[in-house]
Amino acid sequence: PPSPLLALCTFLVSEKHAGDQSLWKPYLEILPKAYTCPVCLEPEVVNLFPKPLKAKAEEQRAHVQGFFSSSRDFFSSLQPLFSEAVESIFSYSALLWAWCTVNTRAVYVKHRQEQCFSREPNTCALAPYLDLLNHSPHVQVKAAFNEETRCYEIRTASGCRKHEEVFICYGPHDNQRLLLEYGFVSIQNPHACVYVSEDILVKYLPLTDKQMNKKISILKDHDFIENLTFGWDGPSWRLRTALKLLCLEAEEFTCWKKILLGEIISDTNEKRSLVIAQKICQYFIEETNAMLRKVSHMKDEEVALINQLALVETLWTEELRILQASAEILNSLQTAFR
Ligand SMILES: C[S@@+](CC[C@H](N)C(=O)[O-])C[C@H]1O[C@@H](n2cnc3c(N)ncnc32)[C@H](O)[C@@H]1O
Repeated sequence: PPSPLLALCTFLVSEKHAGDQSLWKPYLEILPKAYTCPVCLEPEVVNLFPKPLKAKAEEQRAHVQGFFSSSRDFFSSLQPLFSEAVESIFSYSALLWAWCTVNTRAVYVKHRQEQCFSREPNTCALAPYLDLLNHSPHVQVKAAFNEETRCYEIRTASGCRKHEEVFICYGPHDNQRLLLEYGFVSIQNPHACVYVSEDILVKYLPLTDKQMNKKISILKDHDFIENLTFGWDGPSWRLRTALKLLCLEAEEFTCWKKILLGEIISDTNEKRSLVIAQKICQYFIEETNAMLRKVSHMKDEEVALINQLALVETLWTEELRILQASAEILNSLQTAFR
């Protein structure tokens, strides 16, 4: 049997195909004709993404392609319902549109398992009208299906002035996640951050450190090698902790547990880790400026891609602002040690 997601996508494609005959025509007409999720962007634009996002965007593309290939037999089984060939109705572009519609608009509703579906979680529902609400990271809402009223209810804890747009919050997502899942970037997003990968983490540490491999495996064992970030308020606690551990002198090495518990080992360790954080931050600022120059150049050359490139440009511009804020914070933290 089809998965609940495949059933929903099939419903969208076949109702869209029905055109004027569809009961859902008014809803289908207000849906976007195209999407800006990474799976819909040109590969040369995805190539300009920050590395972690690029990897996730490629995973997303492979996932949707796999979803299409594995659904073909099911689409063929629907042939008796259509006069035209199902291959032309349930094409890759039609399924991609439906997948993006569900991914960017569906709400979470727990349904019971249905015999007619496979055992994948049945938690997506499309809610016309509700799905017109845009995201703001600055509002607080409570949203859920109320079993008593049989209504999906959204209650806001933030005020909204008369005639102003009402926003909801899709979650405390950073900009890379918003772009991956919803195809947009939020300006001055308090949850936005710049990710530091393992190779950059060790880039400015001495190659001569004999304990480096051991330190890296400690970080890995204690789940401190991922989600290391710079944010609006400087390097995250996780990033600072990982750097303090990597900066331990040979004679301090036995103190690594204390570092993971948030203790200060020595002024030298604090100072060294801040210097490395500043170097990493400067490296990112240079890389980000280089990417912004590249995107700007491509905007002149590839006029047809201007909207896609503008999206990437906004992402890098926000990352640059975060890094500049982090660099200032690191400067003031370092002066405390001078
Ligand atoms: C649930 S729909 C919201 C309604 C949407 N504007 C529409 O009717 O197409 C989610 C989509 O709206 C857009 N969106 C939501 N919040 C946004 C924001 N703050 N800035 C830009 N686009 C936003 C994104 O394209 C996202 O995938």
